[in-house]
Amino acid sequence: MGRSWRNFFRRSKKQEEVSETAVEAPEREPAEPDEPEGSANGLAETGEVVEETPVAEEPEENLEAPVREVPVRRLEEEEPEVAEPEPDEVVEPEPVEVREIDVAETASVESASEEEEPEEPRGWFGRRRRREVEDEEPVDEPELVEAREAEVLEPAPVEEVPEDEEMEESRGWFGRLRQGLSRSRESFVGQLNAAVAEFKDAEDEEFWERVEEILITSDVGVPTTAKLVAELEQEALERNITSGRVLRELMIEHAVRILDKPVELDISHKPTVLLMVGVNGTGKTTNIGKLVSFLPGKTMLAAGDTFRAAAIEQLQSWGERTGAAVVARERGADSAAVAHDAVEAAKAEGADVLLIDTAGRLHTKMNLMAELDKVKRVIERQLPGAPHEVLLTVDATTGQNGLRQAKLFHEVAGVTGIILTKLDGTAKGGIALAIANEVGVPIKMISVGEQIGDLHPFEAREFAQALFGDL
Ligand SMILES: Nc1nc2c(ncn2[C@@H]2O[C@H](COP(=O)(O)OP(=O)(O)OP(=O)(O)O)[C@@H](O)[C@H]2O)c(=O)[nH]1
Repeated sequence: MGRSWRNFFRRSKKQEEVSETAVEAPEREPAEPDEPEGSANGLAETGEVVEETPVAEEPEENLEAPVREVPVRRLEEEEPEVAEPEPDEVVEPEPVEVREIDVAETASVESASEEEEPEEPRGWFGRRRRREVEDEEPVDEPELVEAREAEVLEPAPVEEVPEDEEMEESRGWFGRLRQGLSRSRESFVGQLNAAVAEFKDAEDEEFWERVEEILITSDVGVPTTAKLVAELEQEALERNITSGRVLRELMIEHAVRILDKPVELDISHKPTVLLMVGVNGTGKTTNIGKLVSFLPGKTMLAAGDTFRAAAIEQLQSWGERTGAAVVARERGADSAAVAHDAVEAAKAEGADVLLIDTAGRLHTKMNLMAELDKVKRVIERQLPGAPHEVLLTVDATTGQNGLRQAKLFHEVAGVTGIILTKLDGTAKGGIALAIANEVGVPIKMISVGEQIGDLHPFEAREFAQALFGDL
């Protein structure tokens, strides 16, 4: 059952022939595990909108910071031939033609897109649905600021991943997944259980209303709840279902339909460039570290989040653990310049995969767009077709706010896959359905803890069963 790392990576024929490297487990013995300085749980447990932290520096200033090499690269003793970026192309900020949009405005942009309704539900549900939408709270501002810095200095301790058969790995993972989703199961699945136990008749309006309420309050969100319940109700009516057991199975099937999207990670290029984006504190750096442990071939990391020195150190620490070379510059350097160095180094060193970290603490949509645009342009110029994937980390504990972040990042950066993190710290597992339905980007990986083995390829059926399994 489930998807393993082995069938998660889409590789070229040549790579498959050559690579018999361990895909299921970290390739090298990890270094001594470090204790994480701050618990993720400080962040995860709040589940609240994070207060905007005062910024120490303007991102624009960072873009103009003089670019210098610093002795943090671990590639070669001798300097690799990394061409300095053209001053006018990389170091200078590009003139931004987009007019200034503040977060409040961004929120209204997003709320406009949220107004795109799914197909109008029919009957009583449609009426109720329209009432709900009218009563809905105004949309919050999207959360672009970072979480508390002090919490994220060190990666999580390393844990061995089972190296055995895929089946065993998959069974082990399913247990972990179920455990990780236990808070979500206990809250909304418990309520759904109680409701389904009373189900007798698909024409019972109160029953559907109850299901709808449970899903909406579990962060599945209004549009996705509307779609799910309307489809379920329709099928239950058509098939004249009167059994709670059959309805449970149907519920899982309909959830799978929403969640099921192509999730393979394309690493068939040489080098493949993966751009990692997301708001700080969502688990971006930690999950880059975990992902490196599973990637076959030679991997390289780029510390493109230059805003905070600790973010660079954190990535270097992951590099040491996994044996991946790290390309970095000093704090405050232009992240596009780091990306430039990294692509050059990856080509020169014959790396198979390059993962580029980015900062996510930009306070306006315009800043975010300008920075990510620039990084992508620099990468594309050096390696046409790259970046090959743009992966966004979304913290599940932030619920609907995470959904808004996903829409915004997709709009500005063309996200190709989502890594949904911290599912273990929340009862908001239903957010996966909202993201899959509303953002239009596949959830490619999920993380249910701080250990390496807590990151796993996403598989719709497995997830739906782990989430609704107690139904
Ligand atoms: N419980 C739990 N914690 C996680 C998970 N993924 C990451 N974390 C923790 O979340 C915290 C923040 O992760 P980071 O990787 O530092 O976040 P970031 O997005 O890179 O943020 P910056 O370092 O500020 O750039 C760390 O303590 C991680 O160990 C998860 O799936 N579950």
